[in-house]
Amino acid sequence: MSQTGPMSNSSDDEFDPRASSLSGKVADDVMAELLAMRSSIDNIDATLVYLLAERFKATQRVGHLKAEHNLPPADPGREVAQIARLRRLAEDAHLDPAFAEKFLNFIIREVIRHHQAISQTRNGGTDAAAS
Ligand SMILES: O=C(O)C(=O)C[C@]1(C(=O)O)C=C[C@@H](O)C=C1
Repeated sequence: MSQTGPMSNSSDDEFDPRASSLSGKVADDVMAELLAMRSSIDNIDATLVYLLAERFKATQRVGHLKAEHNLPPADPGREVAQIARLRRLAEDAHLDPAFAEKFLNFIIREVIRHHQAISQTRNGGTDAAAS
């Protein structure tokens, strides 16, 4: 069954929000409660995808700027400041700061890989951006 809410999209037409290995194994009222909770999780996950897509669009522009000006892909000083800020925000939000740090680092490592690919394509990796 396809979704019809504001977050519906052609790319999740095949998604069955009722898919579960628990079907028929738990009481109907428990299943109904679980599905209601999962509907919020589905909206949050969709939002995460859109947020990440926007972030990568922004970092792609940064990658082109850095390659154009022969700047290195990574900026460790910036990362230290970002991670300290994210850890503080996570604490305020009652999110595990260690998880927030791991998550940001995971994204940043991928961004650096993209920056390196842009630099390689544009400059052949023969400048500071390749180091
Ligand atoms: O801000 C930059 O210089 C970026 O390249 C973006 C970004 C990030 O994803 O936030 C990625 C790599 C850098 O080491 C620092 C930050």
